Amino acid sequence: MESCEDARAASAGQQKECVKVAVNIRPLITSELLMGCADCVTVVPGEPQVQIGSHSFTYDHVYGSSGTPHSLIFQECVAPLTDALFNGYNATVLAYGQTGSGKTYTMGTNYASEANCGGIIPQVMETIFKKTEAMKDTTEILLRVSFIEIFKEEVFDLLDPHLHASLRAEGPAGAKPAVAPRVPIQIRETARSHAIFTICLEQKKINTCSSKVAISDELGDDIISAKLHLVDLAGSERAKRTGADGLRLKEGIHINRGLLALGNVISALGDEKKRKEGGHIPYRDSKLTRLLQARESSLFS
Ligand SMILES: Nc1ncnc2c1ncn2[C@@H]1O[C@H](COP(=O)(O)OP(=O)(O)OP(=O)(O)O)[C@@H](O)[C@H]1O
Repeated sequence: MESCEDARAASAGQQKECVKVAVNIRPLITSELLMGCADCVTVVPGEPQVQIGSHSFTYDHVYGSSGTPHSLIFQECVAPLTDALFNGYNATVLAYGQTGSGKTYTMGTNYASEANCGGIIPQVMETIFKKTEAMKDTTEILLRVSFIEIFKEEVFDLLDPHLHASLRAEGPAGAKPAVAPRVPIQIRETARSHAIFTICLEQKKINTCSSKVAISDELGDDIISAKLHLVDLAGSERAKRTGADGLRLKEGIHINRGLLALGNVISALGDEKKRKEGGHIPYRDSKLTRLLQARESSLFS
């Protein structure tokens, strides 16, 4: 998982890195245990470091595999970004990893009920609702969310009930009934897609003083506005390695193109010299990077 924490850095004035990387090691699932799989990654006690054979890798945070518990991911990595959103800072959290590595579980992208509220997205929303409730007497708040899926370089609005109704209504022969049935929105359409959940927060202080003239200069009419993107990327494995063919291979090619473009944009933005010189940032190479750019993520602005 990568989180762009320039927001926290700016508000705390302490941390210089604008990109932080946290690794989340999920436990083996039943099917893996039945196949006799065993853990191959060990966490160095007390360090954000993992070992695979003789290789060591150090990150900003490591969760799971008896190191720091998974439950602290939100608190340590994402809660500061949620706080910063209220101070007007943009941020992006990217969940990146192989298919089945736990991205959807960690992000909570497949949230279906209160029973499954340990994921990042439900926790972010819960925190935002608590904060807005506490501020409601002093601040006008406009909260908007969007949830977009990119599948084979096509963009779908996951919060559009009509899209889901028509997808469900289409039978095997593709015949649509005259009236589309109402169906609950299912958050995740396909396993091999990127999903971007974006929260836009706008705040304006309410002038509660009866002497409006006296206070207007102090408060101004300023609207603080910021965005937080929570991105569940598609599985990162290379199509070559999966042995996929046909449709699956095509999906894999699109996914790899999106992830490659994302990597290239991050590298270009991380190159300070290039950025200062106004060098080319290849946003246009994929829908994923274009959407994140258009949405003014701190990662891409
Ligand atoms: N921290 C965890 N604890 C227990 N089970 C987990 C954990 N993380 C993931 N799992 C389980 O592992 C399996 C794969 O997880 P998940 O679907 O989130 O992977 P993914 O990386 O999103 O895969 P894909 O790329 O196909 O979307 C699921 O059965 C999920 O319930």
